[in-house]
Amino acid sequence: MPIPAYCPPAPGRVPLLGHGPALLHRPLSFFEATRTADPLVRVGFGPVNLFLANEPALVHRIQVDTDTFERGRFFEALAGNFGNPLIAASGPLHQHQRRTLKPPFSRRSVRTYTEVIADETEARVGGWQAGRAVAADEEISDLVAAAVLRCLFSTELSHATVRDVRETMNAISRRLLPQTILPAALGTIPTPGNRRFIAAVNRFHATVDQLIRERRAAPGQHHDVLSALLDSTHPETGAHLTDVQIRSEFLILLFAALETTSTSLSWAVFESVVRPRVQRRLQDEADRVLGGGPVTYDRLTDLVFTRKVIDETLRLHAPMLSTRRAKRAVTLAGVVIPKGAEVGYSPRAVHRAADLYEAPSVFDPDRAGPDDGTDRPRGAYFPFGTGPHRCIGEHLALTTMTVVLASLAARWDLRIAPGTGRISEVNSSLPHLSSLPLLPTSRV
Ligand code: HEM
Repeated sequence: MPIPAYCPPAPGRVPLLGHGPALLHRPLSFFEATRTADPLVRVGFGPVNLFLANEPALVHRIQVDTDTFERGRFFEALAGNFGNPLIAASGPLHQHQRRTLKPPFSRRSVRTYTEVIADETEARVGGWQAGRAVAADEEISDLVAAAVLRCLFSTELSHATVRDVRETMNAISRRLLPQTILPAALGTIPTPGNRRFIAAVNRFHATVDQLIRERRAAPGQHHDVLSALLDSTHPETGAHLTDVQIRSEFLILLFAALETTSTSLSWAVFESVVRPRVQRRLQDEADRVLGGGPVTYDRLTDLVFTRKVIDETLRLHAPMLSTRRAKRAVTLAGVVIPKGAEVGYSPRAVHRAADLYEAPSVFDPDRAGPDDGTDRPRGAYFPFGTGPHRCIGEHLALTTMTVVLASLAARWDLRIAPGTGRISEVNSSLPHLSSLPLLPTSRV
């Protein structure tokens, strides 16, 4: 019988506190440093002992092998914020809900959303004034939220409510990593921060409850997520979902959609704006493909360079951590992982690995992309995950990002607003920009 291999600790461990201080104080560099030459490293923080996979083949297996791995602590912490929706479950409950939700995310549905996304983009960026600085990250977040609410929930909310909704989502996201590490009771202590947070979540629930009530009262002819949820039944009881259950599914979908899409889009804009040559190529492509018209679904495939900018953005700016839990004892790279142990991988670390990518920290939209036939192994690039939990909103996200980026390129010449201080990368489960003040100059 082979002797089980030793699993070395990740760099940055200190006596007694383990990796906690590194994780809390410098998570970005911590996660990047976890990708050592070892296929698997151990990370210990608070009560959690996490086995982190470095080898792409292991990263891939953890995502696809649902007989061995289920949703773990990280996702449970997230789902707990939303009342544990079915889509966040594991096994048959998850599969049932995924099937229920599939139609409004299909390519056919996304085709019909393209006009809505182009419309919301125009409503926002068409209102910018030449020579007047805009907080582009906020504008992008608002327009993504408005577009997603219209596409998936056929809902048009006021600007103020849309902003409230997405700010609450941001607050949940900011709390996610500490929440996973620290005892849950800390979140209920009535500090001003916790009180503000709870009030925002309650406001948010009230908004969604109102939407559900209105739709029940006047169902109409919608083929959106809200209709799919109202028609769906619980896989175990066969009963229709209650309003509270629908709210829970609604909220997690909105969360999954907003923060990811708007953060990635802000990065894509930033990366192109600070590289005039990249911006110029985006503009040339937008001029050639769109010819002064709006972005339509059929034109998306011709926006080849725009898509390369997006693919490269998703490589460079990936989430810090994704985890699962071992349902049974399993051996990975010779290491025996006990049943119940947390297992994970850092998309950020893998996407920036020097043995997988040349000059990995450089933003290079011309590097070989996922479909360009490289010899990169499976599990080296997975911006939307893979396996049964692969992002259900992938096509919608890519469509939204392409429409917005191309529309911006067609209309505006952008640069960082003069006088802006340092723009930095902020720690979060999905790291984001500290700000994005841009100065637009008209191109049309
Ligand atoms: C750039 C934007 C996006 C990125 C980078 C992204 C990334 C991901 C990733 C990596 C996963 C897999 C997580 C795992 O394996 O643990 C995932 C799952 C998921 N995403 Fe996205 N996502 C994006 C946009 C969206 C949008 C627009 C929606 C729409 C609601 C969405 C809904 C979901 C849902 C529901 C899941 C869970 C799927 C399941 O477990 O079956 N995402 N996403």
